[in-house]
Amino acid sequence: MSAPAVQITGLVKRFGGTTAVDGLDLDLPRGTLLALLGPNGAGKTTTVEVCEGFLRPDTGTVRVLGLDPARDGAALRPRIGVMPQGGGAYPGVRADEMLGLVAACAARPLDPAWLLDVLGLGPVRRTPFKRLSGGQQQRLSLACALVGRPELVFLDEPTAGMDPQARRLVWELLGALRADGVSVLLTTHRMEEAEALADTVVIVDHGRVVAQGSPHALTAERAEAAQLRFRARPGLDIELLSAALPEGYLVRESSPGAYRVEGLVDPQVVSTVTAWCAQHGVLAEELHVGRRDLEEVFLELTGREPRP
Ligand SMILES: Nc1ncnc2c1ncn2[C@@H]1O[C@H](COP(=O)(O)OP(=O)(O)OP(=O)(O)O)[C@@H](O)[C@H]1O
Repeated sequence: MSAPAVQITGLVKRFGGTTAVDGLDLDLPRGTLLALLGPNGAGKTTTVEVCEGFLRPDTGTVRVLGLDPARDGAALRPRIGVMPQGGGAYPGVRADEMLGLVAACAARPLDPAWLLDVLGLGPVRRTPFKRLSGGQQQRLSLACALVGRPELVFLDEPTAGMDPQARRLVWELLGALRADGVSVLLTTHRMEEAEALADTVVIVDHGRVVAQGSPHALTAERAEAAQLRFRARPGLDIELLSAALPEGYLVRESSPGAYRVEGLVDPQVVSTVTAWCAQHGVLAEELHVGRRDLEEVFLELTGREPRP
């Protein structure tokens, strides 16, 4: 059997006094898509850059397509695609020239014109890089990562800054790649992206893996921890609502107008919440009792405090 697309064991990477990656283990089976999630500064980009061969591990073992990226870069480069965070190019180069240059380095490239069209960049193919919008630059950077028909692609926040239409295009393309047997390791801050695309989600914090599994398995764990969620006008007095519930229950406004009741959901709790809303003239919309979503699992594991 061929080696996993990526296999990381005990990876440690320090920058001076900062330990960016602190004993991380990860396996990406061939032909699957793995989403690396984590708060800012968790060590995602550092991990990806070690896999790409841009950084050397302090300790630990990293194998990419069975090879050591620090030693076997020349053999690996034609087989992997890389989309770094923020992309980058010569500012004056036109979109089609840039993709053409990258394609010229590959043995069996995809047709660059076709790829530009698939990514919705046909109309701006003659536009210089610096005049493309941020989302268009991102898409061009993705095209560059894919044009050489890589076996494995590393995508660092591939849809950051893209509008919903472009994001859907990219999701479709990534789904098609995966169906074609390409292995994908992506980092993202978008939980819905991970839920929609990933076979495996790995959540890292402080350079270590804190949870991993399929999106379904991660959200189904502790199934007894079903949640009551509803939407209503923003700024409800959640302390008052929490006080109406039995001790230990807590209501949070996770984003303006989106409320979550934390604590075991039973019929009495649902009734208390809806009665409280009725008493206060609040229309509770989209009332939902069900599994926690990936964002809630992520916040439970990594905390709710913003990172520097
Ligand atoms: N070249 C570097 N020199 C010094 N410190 C660095 C360097 N690169 C990363 N770090 C530090 O290592 C830690 C991990 O950074 P990394 O970029 O890997 O995190 P991340 O999970 O990708 O974050 P984000 O979600 O913000 O992109 C951070 O504390 C960061 O400041």
